[in-house]
Amino acid sequence: MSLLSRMTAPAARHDVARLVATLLSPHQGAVRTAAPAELPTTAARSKGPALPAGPTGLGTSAARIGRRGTAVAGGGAAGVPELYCPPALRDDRALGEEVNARLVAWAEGIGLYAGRLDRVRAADFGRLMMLAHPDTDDPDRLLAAGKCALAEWATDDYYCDDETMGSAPALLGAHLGLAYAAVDPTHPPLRHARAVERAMREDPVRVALRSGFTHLARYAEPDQLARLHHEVAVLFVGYGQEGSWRSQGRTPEVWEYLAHRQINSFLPCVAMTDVVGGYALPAAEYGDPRVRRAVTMASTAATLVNDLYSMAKEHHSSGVEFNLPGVVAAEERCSPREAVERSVEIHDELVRAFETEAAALSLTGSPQLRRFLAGVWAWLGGNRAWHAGSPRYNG
Ligand SMILES: CC(C)=CCC/C(C)=C(\C)COP(=O)(O)OP(=O)(O)O
Repeated sequence: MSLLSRMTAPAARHDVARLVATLLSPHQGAVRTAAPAELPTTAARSKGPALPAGPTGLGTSAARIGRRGTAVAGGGAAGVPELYCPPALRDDRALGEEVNARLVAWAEGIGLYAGRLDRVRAADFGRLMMLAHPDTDDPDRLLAAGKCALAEWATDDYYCDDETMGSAPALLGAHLGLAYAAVDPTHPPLRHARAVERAMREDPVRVALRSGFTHLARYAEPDQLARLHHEVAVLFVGYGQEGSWRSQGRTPEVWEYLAHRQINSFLPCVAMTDVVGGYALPAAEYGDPRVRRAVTMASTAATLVNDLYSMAKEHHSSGVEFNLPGVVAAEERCSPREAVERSVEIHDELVRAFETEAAALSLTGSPQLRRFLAGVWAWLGGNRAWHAGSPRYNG
């Protein structure tokens, strides 16, 4: 069979034609100001294969989107203007509380954030998982994802940017190297195995990373796990980059900071969307450069939401803090208010680009890709809603 005869183009359908017409037509009047709750082209369609809204099969009906709770808008912390971002798809407070209680109990059990657990409890990372992953209401899957996220946050706090937790620029590289070994186990010759094991157990961040990823591995296929290892390695490169600026006392340019926020980002969390949802996006689609472009734009935007909402907290911190408005203000010599407005524009541009490109990709990709991109859109909504309400940023 020739290569040409094996290549199959998807048959043109009405929805493809509609999308092409939408993309080609100039915006009629103003650009839409409120982001839709569901990513265009991924909502249930009247024709074509239906996209399951959650795990399918016997006993899984409880895990469908919208079964419990209601959609929630982001709300707004003082000083953060309206963002182009979908609303959270559900707000199941009881589920969030359950996941948060289990997460804090886990952290306590392994000695993570010892003496500061009240702040961890109040930040309510369980609620973040509940809001960001509306296509499951299995508390254990949400807990596994929450452990990984909290462990990644702890890596940042303990090693990178919180001197009161022991961070020191000179130690950063050594710490991150061992932290990565806690995620993707190192395999030393036998005579060194005990020393490695001791090192993995003696530091709460390493214990947390190892425990979190071991838990997640129950739900992830090997290629999904390899994908997450890659995203964590990239995250740690970003931590190192920030450490370098900090030790040099240098403020990056805006373009450089944005490239940084793509890697020092929520991507390791966003990339778990299918694992948490109970399906597997094929590796070839996750790695497709068009998918990667869309997903990284979304995760950068989600991370800029963090920059905007954490400004007040960072303003009161004693150390050097980086965020987009600060970098914009330094480069453009503008007021803090103007820098915030400019940062919002950058955020919104990324979200709109994701919306358009993901909608197009959804039409030609697999059902799993369609569901994954819809999940990323939902993640954006949950992330913004959490930042708008968490005492971590609104205290
Ligand atoms: C959960 C996860 C993958 C985190 C990685 C990146 C990270 C620590 C953030 C996006 C948060 O940034 P920041 O250091 O500014 O954190 P806070 O504002 O202190 O929450």
